Amino acid sequence: MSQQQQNTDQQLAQLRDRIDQIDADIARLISQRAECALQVAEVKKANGEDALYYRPEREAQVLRRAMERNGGPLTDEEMARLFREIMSACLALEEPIKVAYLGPEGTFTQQAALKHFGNSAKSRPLAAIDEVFREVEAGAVNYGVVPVENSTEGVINHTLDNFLTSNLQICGEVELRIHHHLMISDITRPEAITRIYSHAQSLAQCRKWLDSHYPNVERVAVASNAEAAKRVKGEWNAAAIAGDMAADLYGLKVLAEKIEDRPDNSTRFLIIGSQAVPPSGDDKTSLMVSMRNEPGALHDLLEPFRRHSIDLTRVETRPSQSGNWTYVFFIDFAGHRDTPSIAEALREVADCASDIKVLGSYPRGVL
Ligand SMILES: O=C(O)C(=O)C[C@]1(C(=O)O)C=C[C@@H](O)C=C1
Repeated sequence: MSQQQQNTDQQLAQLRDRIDQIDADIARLISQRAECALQVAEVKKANGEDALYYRPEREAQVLRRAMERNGGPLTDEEMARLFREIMSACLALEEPIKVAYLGPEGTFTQQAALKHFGNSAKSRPLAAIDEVFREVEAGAVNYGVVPVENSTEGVINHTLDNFLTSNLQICGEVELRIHHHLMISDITRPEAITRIYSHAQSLAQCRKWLDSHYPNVERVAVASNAEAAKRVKGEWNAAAIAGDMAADLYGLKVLAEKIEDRPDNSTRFLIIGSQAVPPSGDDKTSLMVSMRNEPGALHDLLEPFRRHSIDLTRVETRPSQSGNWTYVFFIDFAGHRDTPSIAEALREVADCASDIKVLGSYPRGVL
């Protein structure tokens, strides 16, 4: 063995010893943290029947702190992701929480659920957004994850419409960068592709790329990207547009990566549940308001937000479903409903609205 090789081996052995020691320290500290979480659970249990184990505001604070104190070389996001998993495991010790998401397995909504709750939550795919709402309302699961808007394609009306009849609260939000890939199965002949499956929204998000690379290929809209991935398994002349999770789940080969027309393509998801979330220090509030159908009504509705310097992040209009030509406004703004100036603005809005429902105040998405 050369001298140089011996030096390399010696250096590696020393560094690995050091890593082993650090790992032992990390493991000991994680166990101590988990013991603390178990004690937290005891305190919560002693306080009453309806102990709330999952605390979105506290989780957001823990993750933000992990990012703030990070001095590298890992990125802030990587550091927060590690803490996300540690906290997920600690929460599972306190009480394994059940989360329903818009399935099937392999969809971006599953990815969002994992990103938000970590891998220790028990997650269950459901076939439709309405079902996710229903299962949370029935108490069959603790929380639900549903998509609400995409930066390219806009709002997901189905989710907003569910709030018209549901009493669930929004407990959190999570944003996901959406990367679409063109994928094929091991029997697909790339030169013979005549059909591309995907969800209608994903086909729309890749329209320009498809126009230039597969102008004459039939585009077939199916219920989800994961469903598209599943279909190409047995077809030699078809491809699917879907994300990484679907490619892994169905063992597909990625033919072209990141084919979305806009590189900043992202989707925002909501966490729905039945608890009101206390302030975390950086929160958003979602509101549903119906107005009398008169000139100036929208102006009256928005005026209190201006007067109290509240930053609106989104305003959507939907037909109310309770009468022709009456509308409901979905409004998101920065801040928590318990903040005095916001509480005052909400009172003023209530004075001029025919109906108002605060859908929830919740921590701004951290990861
Ligand atoms: O602080 C709490 O209430 C906890 O239960 C502890 C903890 C954590 O591991 O830090 C776990 C779950 C909660 O969702 C928030 C935080």
